[in-house]
Amino acid sequence: MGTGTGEVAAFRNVSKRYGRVTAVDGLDLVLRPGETVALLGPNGAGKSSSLDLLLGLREPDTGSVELFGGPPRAAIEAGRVGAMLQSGGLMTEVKVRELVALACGIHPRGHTVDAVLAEAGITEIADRRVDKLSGGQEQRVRFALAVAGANDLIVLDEPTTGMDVSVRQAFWAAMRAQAAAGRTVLFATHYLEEADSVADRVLVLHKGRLIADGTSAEIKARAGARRVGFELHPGDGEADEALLRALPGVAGLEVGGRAGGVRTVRIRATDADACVAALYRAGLYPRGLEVTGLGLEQAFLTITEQAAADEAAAAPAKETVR
Ligand SMILES: Nc1ncnc2c1ncn2[C@@H]1O[C@H](COP(=O)(O)OP(=O)(O)OP(=O)(O)O)[C@@H](O)[C@H]1O
Repeated sequence: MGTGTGEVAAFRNVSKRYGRVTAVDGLDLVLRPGETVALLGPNGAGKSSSLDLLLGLREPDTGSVELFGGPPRAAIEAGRVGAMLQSGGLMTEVKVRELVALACGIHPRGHTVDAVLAEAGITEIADRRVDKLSGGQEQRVRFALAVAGANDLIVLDEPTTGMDVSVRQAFWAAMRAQAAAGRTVLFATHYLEEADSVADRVLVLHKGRLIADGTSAEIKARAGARRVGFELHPGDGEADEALLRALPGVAGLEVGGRAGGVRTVRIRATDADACVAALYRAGLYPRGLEVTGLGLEQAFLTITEQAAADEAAAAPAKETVR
């Protein structure tokens, strides 16, 4: 069901401003069939705005957004897109089954109601009224609505907020099954471990710009950062926090204390080799030295901090231009 070009979605130099705020800034991005894509970014990075643009809920100021080679609205009317957004109340005074039946019915290739109820794990609450559900149950109903249409693209904005651990796992298993069936799943999240374990592609937005795009492993590698951990025992050299922080390549520092005056040091280093060499040069004797790769969360922090620092460095130049 592709478009010939194999493009599910495409942003071409898309920008969106709200007054003085640039929510999306020159976004170029193509999504392909069968990809599971996580959209990450700090608060206000432009994740929800990008999803709104993708779904045709907002128009870009510049550039264009396409779904399946045409305008978003056409793809949505053709029933090719399922979405689970953060906001928007569910219909009240209807039962769960009725709402799911409605969603299955409006899609040309919709699944059967019982299959969707089972997949979303809401068979047991099918006869409950939608406005009498807990937050997590409501999320599962939203999920059911997003998968009811057997859509080619599923868009989810922070889908697992409010779900407990078992529901969350069932949710992601269902999403993986969707992707295995050739559908594209795009989800925005603040849970980096979800992105790490579920997504085969990770996008990082910062102030509306795409600052990283790759597999989780690539993003960790590109962040270039590693964790340097060691202990300093009394007599191992004089090292206060200021000295440690001033070592080359240090992006983050945690110093803890243990009995007997032993200090535990954890450094997030953009250049672990330079950092370790400088430790010895400073006359320190780090014990139990460990250099390990970062998790996605630490990598995410490193690249968003770098982007913020680059921006701060560029800002004075911008001022003088104006
Ligand atoms: N309707 C709006 N009017 C004015 N500004 C808006 C509007 N919607 C979003 N913004 C601004 O655009 C920027 C991007 O917001 P957006 O909601 O897309 O970010 P986000 O990455 O989804 O954030 P969060 O993680 O907090 O949900 C923010 O600075 C936000 O304040």
